[in-house]
Amino acid sequence: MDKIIHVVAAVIAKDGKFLCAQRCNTKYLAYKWEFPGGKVEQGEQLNEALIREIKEELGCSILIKYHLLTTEHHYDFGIINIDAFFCELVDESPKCLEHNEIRWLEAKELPALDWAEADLPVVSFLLK
Ligand SMILES: Nc1nc2c([nH]c(=O)n2[C@H]2C[C@H](O)[C@@H](COP(=O)(O)OP(=O)(O)OP(=O)(O)O)O2)c(=O)[nH]1
Repeated sequence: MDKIIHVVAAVIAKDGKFLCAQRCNTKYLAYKWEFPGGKVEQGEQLNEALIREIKEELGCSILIKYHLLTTEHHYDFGIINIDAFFCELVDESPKCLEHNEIRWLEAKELPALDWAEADLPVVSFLLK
């Protein structure tokens, strides 16, 4: 059976918009859109992992407000389990350090992007 890969993702909100990030030309899910974050390392708490990943990917600090939802998706490369958290920025602006592109979008604009499939429940949640 496939191993479950635990991932944390930040839904960063500012002025009624959400930060969306497009993956680079990666091995898996190239150019798909996602919420920034990444794999939880062994022994790490979810909040620690998310703060670390956001610092690495966007060069900024976040305040984790609350857990939004957990989604699980079976890709051909494995099972991804994502815990998505509603977050706000502390002070600095996010910088596009590891993605192809980052965009601030309103909820109604989200469905037009080509999302990683595991993110579709998060997008639906934000549209409600
Ligand atoms: N960060 C993030 N990853 C997502 C989302 N949706 C989704 O399917 N994923 C997948 C993509 C990756 O396979 C995995 C996240 O791990 P990662 O960002 O560290 O993965 P990666 O492929 O860039 O890095 P790596 O395996 O080379 O270490 O989860 C999402 O919204 N945010």
